[in-house]
Amino acid sequence: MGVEICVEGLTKSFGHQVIWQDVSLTLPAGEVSVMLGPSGTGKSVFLKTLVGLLKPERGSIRIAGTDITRLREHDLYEIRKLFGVLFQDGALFGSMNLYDNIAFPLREHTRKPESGIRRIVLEKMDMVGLIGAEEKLPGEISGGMRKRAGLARALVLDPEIILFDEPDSGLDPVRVAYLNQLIVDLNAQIDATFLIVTHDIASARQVPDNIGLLFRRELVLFGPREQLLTSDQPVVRQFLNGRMQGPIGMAEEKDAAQVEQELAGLDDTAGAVVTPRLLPSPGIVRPPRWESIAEREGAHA
Ligand SMILES: Nc1ncnc2c1ncn2[C@@H]1O[C@H](COP(=O)(O)OP(=O)(O)OP(=O)(O)O)[C@@H](O)[C@H]1O
Repeated sequence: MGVEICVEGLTKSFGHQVIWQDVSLTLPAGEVSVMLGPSGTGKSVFLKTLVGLLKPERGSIRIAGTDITRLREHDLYEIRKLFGVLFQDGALFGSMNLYDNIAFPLREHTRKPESGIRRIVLEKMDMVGLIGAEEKLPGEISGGMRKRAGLARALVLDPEIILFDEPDSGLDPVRVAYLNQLIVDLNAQIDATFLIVTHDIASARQVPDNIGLLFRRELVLFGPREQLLTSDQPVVRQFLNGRMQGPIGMAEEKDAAQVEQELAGLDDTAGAVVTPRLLPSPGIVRPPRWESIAEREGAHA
């Protein structure tokens, strides 16, 4: 059913460079959340901190009741088994075919016989639409297929939480649409807690239950999708509308007077629409939470 992740007062720095500070949010069990933010605001660092690959200076991350920031390496290893991670490029081993890549975590972390491994690998390959591609090498397939292979590998240990680092990067809009549908379908099927880092606003609008935005070392907002999509905060509107006018600059932070001048005369509520939610494909049995989602969607229709 997925587990809740409760982050409180989290701060991460490298030397004197504060990446973000005092970040607090709850990723509800079984729900899909998206984290947005301009480049370099520390979204990938956030994902790595959640899996315990990076240590925060302050704050807590409670997963299934345990604060993982206080765990020793051995106990962290156990907690990490709750996670599946889809890295940007799929992070596949180039010399192994897809079957062996996807079987890898099972061979490393379990003592299952090859017959059991085969059943699981083929089941996950089927879930992501890769049946028939078992013998292919990562270099022989498209970027979209590599992402799906990375996803199948993230699924083999039946994770409670799946982290996606820019799953749509480098894909054409049609492949992104297929991948989004796959993410929504998988979430309905396995009911794990999903966190997706993305720059793709169209995906952020229609896939998640919740959206957060990191900016200037802070979590500006985190909450139900509708809350962010209809927010009138200038940084949120600028990001969602992908425009230059607003607090987000090219590299340097803009000063307040310049931002005020840019925003004067702009209709800052433009585009504050709640796009319909992407639903699981027909035939997929939806977990009970979809009833309340359908109600919420109805209220916004
Ligand atoms: N291991 C590290 N040591 C020092 N600095 C790091 C390390 N990892 C990340 N950083 C710095 O942390 C900042 C945030 O990086 P991160 O990759 O998390 O940003 P991001 O929001 O994911 O960016 P993008 O959207 O471009 O992928 C960057 O300035 C980066 O240089």
